[in-house]
Amino acid sequence: MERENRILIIDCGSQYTQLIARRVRELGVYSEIIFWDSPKEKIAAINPKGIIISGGPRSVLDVGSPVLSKNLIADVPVLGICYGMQLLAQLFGGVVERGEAAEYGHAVVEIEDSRLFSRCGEDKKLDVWMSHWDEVKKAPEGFRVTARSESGALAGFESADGRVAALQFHPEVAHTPKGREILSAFVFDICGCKADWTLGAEWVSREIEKIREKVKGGTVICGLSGGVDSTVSAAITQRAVGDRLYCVFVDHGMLRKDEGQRVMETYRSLDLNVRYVDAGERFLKALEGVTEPERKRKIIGELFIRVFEEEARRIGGSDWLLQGTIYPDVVESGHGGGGVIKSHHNVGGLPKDMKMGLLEPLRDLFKDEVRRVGRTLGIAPHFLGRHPFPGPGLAVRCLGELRKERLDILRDADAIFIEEIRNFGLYDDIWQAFCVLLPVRSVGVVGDVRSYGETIVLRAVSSLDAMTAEWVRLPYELLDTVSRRICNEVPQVNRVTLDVTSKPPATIEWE
Ligand SMILES: Nc1ncnc2c1ncn2[C@@H]1O[C@H](COP(=O)(O)OP(=O)(O)OP(=O)(O)O)[C@@H](O)[C@H]1O
Ligand SMILES: O=c1[nH]c(=O)c2[nH+]cn([C@@H]3O[C@H](COP(=O)(O)O)[C@@H](O)[C@H]3O)c2[nH]1
Ligand SMILES: NC(=O)CC[C@H](N)C(=O)O
Ligand SMILES: [Mg+2]
Repeated sequence: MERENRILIIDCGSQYTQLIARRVRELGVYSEIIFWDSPKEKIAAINPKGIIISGGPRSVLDVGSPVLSKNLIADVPVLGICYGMQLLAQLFGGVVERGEAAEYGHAVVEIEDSRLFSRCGEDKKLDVWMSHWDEVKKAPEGFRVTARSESGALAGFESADGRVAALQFHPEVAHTPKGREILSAFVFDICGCKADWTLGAEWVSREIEKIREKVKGGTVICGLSGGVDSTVSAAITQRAVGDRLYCVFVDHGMLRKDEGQRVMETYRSLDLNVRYVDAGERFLKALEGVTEPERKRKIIGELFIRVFEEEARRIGGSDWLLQGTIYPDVVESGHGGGGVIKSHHNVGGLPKDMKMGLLEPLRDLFKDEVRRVGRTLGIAPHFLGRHPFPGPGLAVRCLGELRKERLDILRDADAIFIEEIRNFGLYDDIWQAFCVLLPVRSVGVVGDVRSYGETIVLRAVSSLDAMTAEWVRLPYELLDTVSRRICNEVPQVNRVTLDVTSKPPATIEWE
């Protein structure tokens, strides 16, 4: 059977699994992630041209750590990375032991001639990035060593025909400068993939056809947030079903300043059929006195669904619910074993007895890919470049009790912060920026008079996929302007502070 032009990534729990998938897709080849313990049939159905086994936090020496059956990788090229390499070593009869010390960060390896390194140039020394403790002490019988670190430790091996290859270091991270060349060699030269994953007009028309076939003559209801994911989902679905798509934009009273109005204007220019539902009072009433973050999220998530259901009834019933679910949502919510950090309202929160079918046209795409589809659909770049905004909105940025007066303070401060970021020309360089209002007051002095005012926190982060984030070193001049303007123009606030925590250990939002 002809294999599909795609790469399967088997996730053994690495922090970088999504990064491997992104790197392969950046080469123009579709890749899909699956957990190591997924049913065999599910893995077989993907029928890929190549498999990459990710790293992972466990040790192959422990009982219960991720394992794979040899059958699964019998007649397809496979690349094991870190834990994946240790697993391959074990599977084919090599020796893995606990190393004396962890090797973490930058390292230099000496490489041998190998198809995997054929695109790396002449230099036999490669800068790479390592993160491991266990070591492969002996490559399996019949395999040859392809890389060693300066200490002599084994850093790569491959089978005689090169179709089973392994690396101790991580080619997927930016700190391995030749990583892209190594992955290209695997994907194109060893697996024989073609670069056909472009998300251009062809992908879009195929997707439109798929939606059409699925929906048939039915009607579709869509929760539109003004964000990138739901807007691109709606735009592509509208091409498929036309005016049988009904969009609902819920104003839950926790939107940013003037957002309701602005979002509706945008949608008019996109020619989408959108109904604005003013549910502010209803949401705030349901949230009265609630301060616990998870309770807030649950209440909001449920009310969202109630509103969608009511709207569906209003149009005489709907056959489909359209959601802007994207790939990271799918991968993260499927992660067995990991504890719940926050309940994201659109993942896993749907009522079990829901009668509508789910339509999720972007569920295979990463955020940057969604933006690319948006461009193909002709959506304006300034819209596609918008910072993400969480469904629960300012509820998770207004700590403590949610009252309209407090939300207004936060709205005003936030609008100033964002306006100044734009004035300084930094909006597109920042992944996400916003203000937080603390449930803490402090003493100040203005015009010789004591004040006892509110505290605003400024938060700006850079990130790739929201899984990890770094705080942005904003210029002092910007911070100074923002702080002055907030205290002058939002009289309830007398203190402005800056959040200088990355994720982990913090998260991006405060609740
Ligand atoms: N105010 C809202 N009204 C209607 N639906 C909403 C609203 N807020 C969120 N949703 C729904 O929840 C989904 C998830 O929100 P999420 O913030 O992850 O995506 P988004 O808003 O489309 O994009 P972005 O990540 O760019 O903000 C949205 O796709 C949308 O269907
Ligand atoms: O649609 C959403 N519904 C939610 O419930 C939600 N919670 C957080 N976020 C956004 O997700 C990214 C990661 O946020 P955290 O680091 O706070 O978990 C950041 O971009 C957050 O803004 C949400 N988006
Ligand atoms: N990053 C990894 O995959 C680490 C693998 C294994 N847990 C080790 O410590 O060696
Ligand atoms: Mg959003």
